[in-house]
Amino acid sequence: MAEPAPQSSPLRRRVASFGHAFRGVAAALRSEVHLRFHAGATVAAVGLGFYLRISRLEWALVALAIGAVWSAELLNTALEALTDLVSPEYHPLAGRAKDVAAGAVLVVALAALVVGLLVFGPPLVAMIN
Ligand SMILES: Nc1ncnc2c1ncn2[C@@H]1O[C@H](COP(=O)(O)OP(=O)(O)OP(=O)(O)O)[C@@H](O)[C@H]1O
Repeated sequence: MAEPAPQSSPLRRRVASFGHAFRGVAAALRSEVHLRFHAGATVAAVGLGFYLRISRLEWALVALAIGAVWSAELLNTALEALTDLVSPEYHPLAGRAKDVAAGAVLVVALAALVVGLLVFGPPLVAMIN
């Protein structure tokens, strides 16, 4: 763990923490194809939300769904990195840890899909008919 410089103020340390977090998201975006897919899906969902003029409550659901998927994928990426550090060789527990973490992403991605279908489905169907 990085030790803060003795003379650094609490505010500086908070700003540095944000910097580390953004660096983490940027690094994960560079290394993970799935995250780049989520970035595309996020842009599409937000664009569709503006286009279809969804309600405030629908925006809240879409925002929660997007945040949950990103959060799960970032935690999965962190866990993969830690697993590779701790167990670079094959180990059944390492495999289970990665599979369970991937399962967490799958569960939240399916929930986000349901939100997307419920929010965007009806107005899109109405437009086609
Ligand atoms: N050290 C290991 N020991 C045992 N099984 C492993 C190990 N590393 C990976 N696996 C198995 O291989 C699968 C794929 O692992 P990998 O690290 O390639 O992740 P991934 O599916 O490519 O994830 P992502 O595409 O998000 O990077 C894991 O879910 C796990 O079942």
